[in-house]
This record gives sequence, C-alpha cells and structure tokens, in this order.
Amino acid sequence: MNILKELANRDRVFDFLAPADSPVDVRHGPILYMEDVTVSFDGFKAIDNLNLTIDDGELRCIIGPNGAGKTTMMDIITGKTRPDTGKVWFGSRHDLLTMNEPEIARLGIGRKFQKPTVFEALTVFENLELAMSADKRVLPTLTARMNGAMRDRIDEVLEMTGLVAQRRQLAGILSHGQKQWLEIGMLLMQRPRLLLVDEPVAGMTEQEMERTAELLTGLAGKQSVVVVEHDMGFVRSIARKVTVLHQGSVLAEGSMDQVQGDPRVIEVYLGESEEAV
Ligand SMILES: Nc1ncnc2c1ncn2[C@@H]1O[C@H](COP(=O)(O)OP(=O)(O)OP(=O)(O)O)[C@@H](O)[C@H]1O
Repeated sequence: MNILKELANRDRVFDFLAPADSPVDVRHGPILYMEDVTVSFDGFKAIDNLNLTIDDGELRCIIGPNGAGKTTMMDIITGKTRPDTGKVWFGSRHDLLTMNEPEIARLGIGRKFQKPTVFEALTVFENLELAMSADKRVLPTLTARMNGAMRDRIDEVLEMTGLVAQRRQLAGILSHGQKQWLEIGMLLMQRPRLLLVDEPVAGMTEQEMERTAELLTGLAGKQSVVVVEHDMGFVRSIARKVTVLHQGSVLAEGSMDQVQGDPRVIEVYLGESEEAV
C-alpha cells in the first residue's frame, strides 16, 4: 500500500515529465552509429559487416528483399540480439552493446512491431495514459491523480496521431489503421529520440496509408525515425533517404530515384513476389 501511495504522489510519479536534458549526445555526430556489425545464426551470417548511420531528426527508410536482415538489424539496435562483432552507438556517449533491452528503451529507443498490441479493453486515452506510467499496474491510481502536464502530453499525442475524436473509444473497436497510430502514440508518450517502425502500413487502406505518411513525416525533425517497409509506393511517399539491405549488409543508399535506378538493387529484387522496385 505504501508503494501505491508513493507511486500516486505526483512529484514522484511524474518526475520524468519535467523537461530534462536528453542524455544522448549528438553534438559531434549521428544519433545511431553501426560499424562492421556481424551476427551469425548457426554459421549463417544474417548481418554481415553492416555499416549504418542515422542522423538526428532523420526519417530513414530501410528496404530489402525477404531475409535481408532488416528485423535482425532492429533486434540489434534494441538489444534483443547481440552481434558477434562490431560497434553500435547511440549518440557519442552510449555504447548500446553494453546495455540490455530495458536500458536501451529507457534511453529513448522505441520500437513499433508490425502487429498492433494495444490494450483493447481500455480506451484510447487510457492506453496513452498507461504507456506513460512507470508501473503498468497502477492505472486507476494514476487516473485519479493525473496532473496537467500529463493531460497536455496525451492531448498532444492524440492530435499528432489523429485520434482526438476517438479518445473515449475502446481501442478494441478502432480500425486497423487507428490501432497502429495508437500504438505509435503510445511510444511517443515516452518521448523517444529514435523510433523504429516495422512495416507500418501492412494491411492498411490507401487512406490510412496517406495518414500514416503524414504522421511519420510529421515526427521527423522532432525525433529520428527508421521505417522498415516493403510497400514501395509508401516508401516513395515518405522517403528522403533510403537504405537497401541485402544479405545482411548495405547494398545501396540514396534517394528513392537513386536506389531504384541502381542495377544491383534491380537485380536483387528480380524474382521477388513483392512489388518490384
Ligand atoms: N533466430 C534466428 N535463427 C536462425 N536464423 C535466423 C534467426 N533470425 C533470423 N534468421 C535468418 O536471418 C536472415 C535475416 O532475417 P531477418 O528476419 O532479419 O530478415 P528480414 O529482412 O527482416 O526479412 P523479412 O523482410 O522477410 O521480414 C534470414 O535468412 C532468417 O532466416
């Protein structure tokens, strides 16, 4: 009970809402730096000497045929998979290979998996509230003691995700697209510096895809966003810079036009059942 009381104390629970200097140092370089990263599974190199840098505030799209290593790359960044060799730095101060998954998440790397995992029996508002709370078991306590800053942040995220009108709706009755936006919103509640988004538009209608494009391009600048996506039309609609992965390393990098015109890229996509580049 004492613990609950402590958690309900505004000053303690909402400490993290106070504007704090981010511990991530990007003054002298990129927000994410991967150098010569290699990972083998039973002798098979899923990631093979991968070199990748993401600038602060950048929106980067990562494409590549099935099995290129895109998911494994995200797993390495978030600490789920440890590489055999290489360096992975978040800003110039944080060596991610010395940190575990929760530590990396707390540092400001958020990951959105392909399938939405919102709490369907809670409202949109409650989902966002829960995403902000340090302890996922104390929702009722927090609701009773919510402060202005917390409400403001929820309003801001509802606005960003286009879910203002749905704030009191149960998440379970949202459309597929709305659930995806809510989940992105839940990540935004934690104010991540880098957001990793896996196939955000799979299963979406054209209209939902357009809205998702607006959402993701709107986030860029405020935070860095890395989007892994197979839908080339969507990638074209949001991409500034595209990285093509193939057999665990970077095959090409540049504007959508540059990579689409690259003969090596065309070659690896030939025979793919997905929409060709
Ligand atoms: N835990 C694992 N054990 C063995 N092999 C694995 C493991 N994880 C990934 N792989 C293999 O590593 C390669 C890269 O897989 P990964 O899932 O990263 O590719 P991907 O680019 O995300 O593919 P997709 O576009 O199909 O999602 C694949 O050949 C995959 O079979």
